[in-house]
Amino acid sequence: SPGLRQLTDLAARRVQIADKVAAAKFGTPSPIDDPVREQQILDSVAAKAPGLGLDAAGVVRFFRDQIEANKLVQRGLYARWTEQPGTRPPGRPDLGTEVRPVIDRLNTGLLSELAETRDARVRRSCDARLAVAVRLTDTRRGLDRLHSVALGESVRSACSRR
Ligand SMILES: O=C(O)C(=O)C[C@]1(C(=O)O)C=C[C@@H](O)C=C1
Repeated sequence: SPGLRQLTDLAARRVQIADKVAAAKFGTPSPIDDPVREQQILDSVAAKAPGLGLDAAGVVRFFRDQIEANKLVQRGLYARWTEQPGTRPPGRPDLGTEVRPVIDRLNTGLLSELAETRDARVRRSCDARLAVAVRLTDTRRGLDRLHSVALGESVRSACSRR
């Protein structure tokens, strides 16, 4: 289903940008976890949900998974960069001006795709269609195991069945 494919592709881009988030924080005092930023994201998407005809609790659950998947990638990369210093990123992007604005746009896109795919996501076929979309996105984006696992986790609550 093309609808779920778009949603899945945006989720993949969000787990891929975790590379830039990790590069921005690695070797700095900024921790991977930023509960204040997380709450801002969750409050913002919850506030926009009703206007899009979406259940706020479901939207919050979906974005919690997006954030957890992002952290999974960041932690995986930290481990990789610690064990293999040769794989460390060469530069340090600025989180506030270069990385978070991209995440904000991805969040907006994901929210509107949740609205676009509402019907597809309540169908009984959703799990199977989502699995196909995830495999396709994996292949098209050439995700490694870390990012592929994170993508799967990030969309695990996308099928709502209500
Ligand atoms: O913006 C950050 O600092 C991130 O690490 C990204 C992100 C997210 O996925 O949006 C993930 C973990 C943080 O706790 C907050 C937000």
